Amino acid sequence: MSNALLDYHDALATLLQTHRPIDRSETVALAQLNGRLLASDVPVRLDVPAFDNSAMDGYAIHGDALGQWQVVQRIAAGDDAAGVALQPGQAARIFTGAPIPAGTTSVVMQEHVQREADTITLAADAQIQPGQHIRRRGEELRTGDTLLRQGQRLNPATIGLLAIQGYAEVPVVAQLRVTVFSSGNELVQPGQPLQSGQIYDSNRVMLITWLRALGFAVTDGGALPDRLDATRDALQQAAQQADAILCSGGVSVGEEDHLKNALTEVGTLIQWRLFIKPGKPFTWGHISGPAKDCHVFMLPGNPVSSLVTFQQLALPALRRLAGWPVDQARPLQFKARAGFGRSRPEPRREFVRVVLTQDAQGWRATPVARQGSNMLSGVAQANALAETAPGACIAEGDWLTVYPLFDQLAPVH
Ligand SMILES: Nc1nc2c(c(=O)[nH]1)N[C@H]1C(S)=C(S)[C@@H](COP(=O)(O)OP(=O)(O)OC[C@H]3O[C@@H](n4cnc5c(N)ncnc54)[C@H](O)[C@@H]3O)O[C@H]1N2
Ligand code: MOO
Repeated sequence: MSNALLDYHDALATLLQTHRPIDRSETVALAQLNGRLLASDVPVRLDVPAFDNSAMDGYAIHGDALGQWQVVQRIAAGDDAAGVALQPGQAARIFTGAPIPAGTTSVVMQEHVQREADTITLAADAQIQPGQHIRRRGEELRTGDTLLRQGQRLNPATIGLLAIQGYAEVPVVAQLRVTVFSSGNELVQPGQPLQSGQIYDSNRVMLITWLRALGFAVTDGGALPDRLDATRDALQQAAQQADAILCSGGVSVGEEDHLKNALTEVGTLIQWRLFIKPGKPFTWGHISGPAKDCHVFMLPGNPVSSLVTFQQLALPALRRLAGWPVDQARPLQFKARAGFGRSRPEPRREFVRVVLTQDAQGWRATPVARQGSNMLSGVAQANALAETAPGACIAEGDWLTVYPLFDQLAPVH
């Protein structure tokens, strides 16, 4: 373990590099696929279009230069045109998506012809490009090509594409199993009476609801007491089932802070403390089992410290474990102008809770009033974190990197 306070960007790079996708897949039905990651390549198994068909409502004609045709057939979408063949001078009434009969040279839109009885005549101002308005078999997708690649995150469009190919289910990366603990003798669950010195546990429900919204399979591990033996046993037991453990509190330097020692006894502590504000005591490591490693992320107990280190550090690592490519697993970020100045520099890299607003100059980041790492009410007013470099003075209008809060509430898998 290193005792040096790591910079945020070094920590993030290490987390992204050292957390590799789990090697478990499951087959999931079409309607439940949103946000899931494909576990293998999916081939094109039907040409698209599967047959030549009309792109317009109008007439399939034989003989583009004729100017007049006899309508001998009517073919709607869903009809079978296999037995139909147009002779020169003949036409078939046809509709968008309907199969093109043999002998067709072009399709003419119905707006471009006059029809009298069974004769159609091309309008004087209309022209025909040979082969127009025919969607050819296989022009979009060809059987045997790759439809979607392993690792692709599915969205409504790609789920629609799977349906086009008739897939009712596909193999995807299994949901990551995360067990969430809070810790501290002072914690009481909302709904229970508070005794003197106690507070309500906010971190656990915050992290559980967030993880569930992102598509992780979450187990509520409960609140750990401030006791080394109980903490150690709980971590060890959770590690048998879970791919990752996320806990908050008890990672600072006080003698009631047992989480690090518990991890050291049952696993490996990789890093303790980062040079960031808030969230300095952020810790990670792992517990090795016979079949798999369980990755452990320990967030500082102050609610805002927990929230910031979850979004900026633990979540990117969890997304890597869930199969996301490195570049997608990073927190979403862009540039905004500082809507504030700072002449007394903060030594640590800071994630200031801000409101992002848009004006004629673009995005502007203005800090919310309550910046304490214990003050979740400040976050309730904010929609982003603005990063300030260690020791930097800031002038109004400077460019800052900002990270939207809860940026990717779309499921992870
Ligand atoms: N002597 C020092 N003291 C502290 C340092 C330090 O470097 N030297 N670091 C401070 C910083 S920075 C932070 S952040 C906190 C983090 O401490 P822990 O992770 O050990 O967290 P706790 O001591 O257990 O709790 C801190 C604070 O948060 C409250 N808390 C904890 N869990 C929850 C929860 N689930 N829901 C709501 N609130 C929670 C807890 O009651 C404390 O008030 O350490 C500083 N101290
Ligand atoms: O790192 Mo602590 O989160 O400054 O309060």
